[in-house]
Amino acid sequence: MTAPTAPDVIRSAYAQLVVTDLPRARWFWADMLGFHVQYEDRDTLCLRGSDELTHHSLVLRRGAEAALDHIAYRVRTPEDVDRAEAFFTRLGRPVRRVPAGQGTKGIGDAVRVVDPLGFPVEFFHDIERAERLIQRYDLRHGAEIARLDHFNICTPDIPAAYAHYRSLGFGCSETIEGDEHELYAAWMYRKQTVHDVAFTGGAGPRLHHLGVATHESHQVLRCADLFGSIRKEHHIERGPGRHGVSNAFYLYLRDPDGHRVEVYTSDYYTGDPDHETYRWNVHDDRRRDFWGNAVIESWYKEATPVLGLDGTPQPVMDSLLDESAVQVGADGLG
Ligand SMILES: O=S(=O)(O)c1ccc(O)c(O)c1
Ligand SMILES: [Fe+2]
Repeated sequence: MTAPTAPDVIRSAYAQLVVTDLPRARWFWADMLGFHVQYEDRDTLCLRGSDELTHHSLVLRRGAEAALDHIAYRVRTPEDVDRAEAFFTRLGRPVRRVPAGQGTKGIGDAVRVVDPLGFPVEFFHDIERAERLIQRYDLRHGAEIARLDHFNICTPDIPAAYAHYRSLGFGCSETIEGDEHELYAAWMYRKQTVHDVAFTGGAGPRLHHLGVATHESHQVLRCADLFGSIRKEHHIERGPGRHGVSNAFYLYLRDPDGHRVEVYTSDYYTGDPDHETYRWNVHDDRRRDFWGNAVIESWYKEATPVLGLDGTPQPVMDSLLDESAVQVGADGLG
C-alpha cells in the first residue's frame, strides 16, 4: 500500500489563541501591534495585518484559560484538504473534518488534526477574501504589522519535529547544532522565506511564539517605544536586537495572557530548489542575538499550553536537550 501524498502546504496562515479578557487582548493585538479587525463579536476577534488579503491571520477567542486552540496552514487546493485528512489518518493521529461554516469564521472546508508532535493543526484552502489594505496608509497604526510570518513551537524532540515537517515537504533554512551535530533548533519553510515553523527545544507540545512581520526595522523600534511611553514596558520580554539565525531584526513581547509574539523584519529569500541549510554551533553566542546579547531565561522556559481536538489541554513531555543549560557567554549562563 503506497504512502499517502502529503498535502501541498503554501504557508503558515493563522493561529487561534484562547484569551481570558477579549477587550484587553484587543488593546494589545489591534491597538498596540496594529492588526486590523476583520470581524468581532462578544467571544471572537478575527485580525489581519495590512498586507493580508484573506479574512484573518489571528483569531482570538474568549475562554477560561489562555491556550493555543490551533495553528493553521493554508494548502494549495481543496483536494489538499482531503490529502491532509488521509495523511494524518494513515499516521493514526486524531483527525476531524470541519465542514465550511462549522469551524473558524471565514474559513471553508478544513481538517483538524493532532500531529505526531502533539500540536493541534488545521489544514484549509478556502478562506474569505478581504478588502485590500496594502496602500491604506491612513489605516495603519501601532507597530503597523504587515502579516503573520511564522509559528515557533516548543517540542522535546527536535529531530522528530524536523522529520515530521520534512515529510510534509518543508525545507530547512537554518539549524542550531551541537559539536556532534545534535539538533537543538531548526527553521523550516514552505513559503520562500526563512521559516513558516521553527522548533525551540523544551517541554512540549507548547506554543513558543507567533512571529509577525513588519516592513521596516523602525516599526520594530516604534513598537518598543509605544509600550514604553504608556508605562506598559513590562510587556517587552526580549530585544530589540538582530538575530543570528534568520538575520531578522526582532522584538519579543508577551500579551496580557502571556502569549509570546515576535515582531520581526528583514529575513531573506529561500526559494531556490538547491537552497542550502545554514548551520550554527550552539556555542556560537551570535546565533540567537548577532550582537551577543544574552537570551533571558523566560524566553527558553515559558510557553503557551495547547489544546487537543476536544478542547482539553494536551499533556506535556520534558525536553531531551536543554540549550539554556549549554555553557556559552552571551546567554549569561556561561
Ligand atoms: O533567536 S534566534 O536567532 O535563534 C531566532 C531566529 C528567528 C526567529 O524567528 C526566532 O524567533 C528566533
Ligand atoms: Fe520567531
